Amino acid sequence: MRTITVALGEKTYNIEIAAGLLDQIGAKARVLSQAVKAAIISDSNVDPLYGERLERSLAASGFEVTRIVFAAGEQSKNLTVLGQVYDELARAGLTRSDLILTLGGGVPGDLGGFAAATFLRGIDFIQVPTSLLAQIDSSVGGKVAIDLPSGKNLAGSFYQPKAVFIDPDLLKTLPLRFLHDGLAEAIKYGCIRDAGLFAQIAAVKSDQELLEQADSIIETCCNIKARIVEKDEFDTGERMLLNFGHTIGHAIEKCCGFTTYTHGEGVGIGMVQMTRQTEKLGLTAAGTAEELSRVLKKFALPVTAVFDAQEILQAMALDKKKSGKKINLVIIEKIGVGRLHKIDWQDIPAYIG
Ligand SMILES: NC(=O)c1ccc[n+]([C@@H]2O[C@H](COP(=O)([O-])OP(=O)(O)OC[C@H]3O[C@@H](n4cnc5c(N)ncnc54)[C@H](O)[C@@H]3O)[C@@H](O)[C@H]2O)c1
Ligand SMILES: O=C(O)C(=O)C[C@@H](O)[C@H](O)[C@H](O)COP(=O)(O)O
Ligand SMILES: [Zn+2]
Repeated sequence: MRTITVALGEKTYNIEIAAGLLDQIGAKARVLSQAVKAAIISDSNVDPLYGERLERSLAASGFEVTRIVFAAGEQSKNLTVLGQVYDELARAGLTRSDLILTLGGGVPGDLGGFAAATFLRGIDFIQVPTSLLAQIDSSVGGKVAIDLPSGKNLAGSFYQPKAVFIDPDLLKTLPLRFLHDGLAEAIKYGCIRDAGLFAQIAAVKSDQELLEQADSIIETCCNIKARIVEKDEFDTGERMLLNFGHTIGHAIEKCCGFTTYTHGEGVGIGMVQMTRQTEKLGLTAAGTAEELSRVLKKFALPVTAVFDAQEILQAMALDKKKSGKKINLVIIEKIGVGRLHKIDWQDIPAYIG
């Protein structure tokens, strides 16, 4: 068992990482919560795999369990599905002292976490991430949200979980596309903060080896994110570094109607495109974009996409790193060194190519 603490005063919580952890969550949740009822929010792929095991573990610790399931995929991360989840929480009779557990990837984690942040004006929740992306990124740090037709994560909150329980064994059923999708976010951490992590991923020779190194990659990424969130919980400065590749990546996801590219795929395209441009602007060491592109392609991640520049610009205009007529862009000086670069919005075309 590895434990990483996210120290945020009264909101301090632990990230626990251990194989076989899923069956211990009921007892661990009971230490954290005297709730009578517990609602598991999951999706149509993950619930059939792990929902019953988690329910059994919770029931054995005295929770009255409800399971709420929505259709898997980014296209469920919206107001309609959120409304359906609210209705099911109400029908289950959850009260403010009860508990929500999000079981799944970043979509149940974000949507279910936002439901926890807003149902009855907020009830406790626990993240049980099951995709690599969720285990290394979305389950940590308290960003919860849904997408709007206008763009990514445009309705949401900062709402910290009571705990994050990570069982790397659950990655064994994750489709390869989403194992690679999550790796894009790990490569992001390497780009902005940890050249050693980037080199570790670059040296991985197979998907089997990737799964064997998952524990170490998860622990490294969660540590990086925990330290950044402790310094800037509400994303006003250093935490924006975690958004490297997202200004373009989110716009790509939105322009595709949240289909075509997964989140990690969009982020990978965004990281390469931004770095290609900042190399041209002399802000990034020559060859960095090529090195980044090589590693992404090694894991079948796309590095380019064809889009109408005006459409992308319009989608980027809702980036939450914008402030008035300026925007904070995340660039990398070289692998391992991320920097915030505040520019006038009118100058943005030079950064997207
Ligand atoms: N809140 C944050 O800090 C944060 C950080 C990064 C990404 N995100 C968000 O996370 C979302 C992407 O997350 P994701 O890539 O996990 O998407 P996802 O939740 O859609 O999961 C990807 C796919 O894998 C399936 N799946 C998940 N775990 C599985 C398992 N163990 N076995 C079999 N199938 C499994 C899901 O059903 C889905 O089909 C995006 O909406 C993104 O905006 C949020
Ligand atoms: O936790 C953060 O901060 C991040 O930026 C992590 C990102 O990987 C994640 O995609 C996040 O949801 C994007 O945040 P947003 O504020 O751009 O919606
Ligand atoms: Zn992301």
